This record gives sequence, C-alpha cells and structure tokens, in this order.
Amino acid sequence: MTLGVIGYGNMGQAIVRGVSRKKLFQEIVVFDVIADKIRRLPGGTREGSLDDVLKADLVLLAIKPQDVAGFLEKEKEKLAHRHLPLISIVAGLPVAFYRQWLTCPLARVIPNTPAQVGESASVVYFDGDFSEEHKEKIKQIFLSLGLVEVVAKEELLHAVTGLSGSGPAYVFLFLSALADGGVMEGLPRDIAKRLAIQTVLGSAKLALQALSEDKSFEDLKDMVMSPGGTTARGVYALENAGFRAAVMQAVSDATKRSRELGGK
Ligand SMILES: NC(=O)C1=CN([C@@H]2O[C@H](COP(=O)(O)OP(=O)(O)OC[C@H]3O[C@@H](n4cnc5c(N)ncnc54)[C@H](OP(=O)(O)O)[C@@H]3O)[C@@H](O)[C@H]2O)C=CC1
Ligand SMILES: O=C(O)[C@@H]1CCC=N1
Repeated sequence: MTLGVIGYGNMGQAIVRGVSRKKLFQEIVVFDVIADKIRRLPGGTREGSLDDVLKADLVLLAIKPQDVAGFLEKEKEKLAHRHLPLISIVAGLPVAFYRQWLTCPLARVIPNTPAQVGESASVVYFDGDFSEEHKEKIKQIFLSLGLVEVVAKEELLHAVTGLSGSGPAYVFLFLSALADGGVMEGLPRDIAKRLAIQTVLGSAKLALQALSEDKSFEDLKDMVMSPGGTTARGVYALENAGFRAAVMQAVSDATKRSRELGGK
C-alpha cells in the first residue's frame, strides 16, 4: 500500500516520520505548496506532484482549516475521480463540508503534536464505505504515533480537539508556570525546568498505571497530600485561583472554536 500526503507542516512531518519508522507503506509521496519545506525526507519517502499524491492508496490531508475550501475548489476535478480513502486531520471541518467535493471514504482524525516523539493521542472517525484493510491501516498510521481511540459520533471530535488536540499547549503553559514558581523561590532556571518536566512526565506515567489498577486521579492526589503538609497549601492556592474551572473552561472554549471552524 502507498500513502500520499498533502501539506508537510508540523503534523504532516510528524506523521510521515512515524509511519516511515514503522515501514507501514511501500512508498510515501509528499506534496506541499512550498516545495522548500520538503527537505531531508525519511526513508521510503519522496516528493511528488499533487497528481502523484492522489494516485496513492491512502491520502492524508494535513493543511490548515482556512486553506481547505480553496484547495478542494481548485482541485475539484482531480478529487472527483478519487474513490480510495482520504484521511483528514484538519480541525473543525465536518464530513458534510468535504461532501460538497468528495465522494470517497473519509476518515477524520484528530492527533496532537506529541506525535513528534511517538506519544500522540489520536481519535478517528470513519465515514463511508471502508474496507477492513483500509480501516486497519489508518489505525496503524496513528498507532505508530501513540494512542488511538475510535469514535462512532463525529460531533465528539470537537471535544477531542478541545481536550487532546489543543491540550499540549495547556500542558506547556502549566510547565512554564511550574518552572517559574521554582525560579521565584530561588531555584536555578535549568534545574527548575528539568524538575517541572520530570514531575509532569512521572505523574502522567503514574496516572497511566493507576488507570489499569482502577485508581482515580483523586486517589493519586491524596497520596501526595499529607495532613497539615505542604501540598494541601499548594492545592488550596490552585483551587482558590479557580485552576480546575480554568482548565475545564479552556477545553470548553477550544471545543466551541472547533465547532465555529466547522461553520457552527
Ligand atoms: N498542530 C496541531 O497541534 C494539530 C493540528 N491539526 C490539524 O492539522 C492540520 C495541519 O496543521 P499543522 O501541521 O500545524 O499546519 P502547518 O501550517 O504547519 O502545515 C500545513 C502545511 O500545508 C501547506 N499547505 C497549505 N495549503 C496547501 C495546499 N493547497 N497544498 C499543499 N500544501 C499546502 C502549508 O504551507 P503554508 O505554510 O505556505 O501555508 C504548510 O506547509 C490543520 O488542519 C490542523 O487543524 C490537528 C490536530 C493537532
Ligand atoms: O489550534 C488549532 O487550531 C490546532 C487544532 C488542534 C491543535 N492545533
């Protein structure tokens, strides 16, 4: 099987690297409007024209939502001839939008940037008549980048975008604040940064293990929070500043923005 990729930006590159590492395709063909972006392609990958890309068994669309209508309109004749599946990782735009131009099976996927290090969280939604082989291959593409979940309701992809799609940015904000707090209390910045990163990484690994043991996030928090100790003061400060509500609001606002991008 072959893979064609349209758009070689942050996500297009991360996906090509993951897929190429796992040798999932006989060949990967990449097309971007700025040919200069296509440098140092991984093994089994070559640059091609849009026509070359559209000949592939599976085609991945990885351009910005704002560019999609122009692209589909400009290339509508070429795209009308395509009957093999297209995979879109574009945020917001629903299947109904693509159906103005496309009849082929369409998989919508929302991955996230930790794909760059094989730790992505991706959610897949299938629309149209997919062969089992194509469905399996699409899941494998995103498994090569990390965790994969499949949803049966397209609407859920907006919430996915608000949570895991945008989520890395919230985590980076938290990391930056955690390190700044340490610096404010006198820690050298390089040490504060390493401590902040390891704390988030270690806590995430602990949470993953706890999930399989049926322990809740609360149970894990309680293990850190000693009676009359330091953590209770820190947790109180966060609650008092509306930390949990702010994070929930961030997911909700990003979800709303995803719906807006999709025309709702
Ligand atoms: N970044 C993220 O965290 C996530 C992004 N997504 C979705 O992934 C998609 C890609 O995002 P990202 O990789 O960050 O974006 P980038 O802007 O980094 O990459 C898109 C690339 O596609 C190029 N491009 C634009 N129009 C065309 C075209 N008609 N044909 C070929 N190439 C084209 C762009 O060129 P130029 O720069 O010149 O416009 C750019 O190089 C978006 O739709 C986004 O919603 C989904 C989940 C997470
Ligand atoms: O901010 C955005 O619109 C994209 C989609 C999810 C993450 N980045």
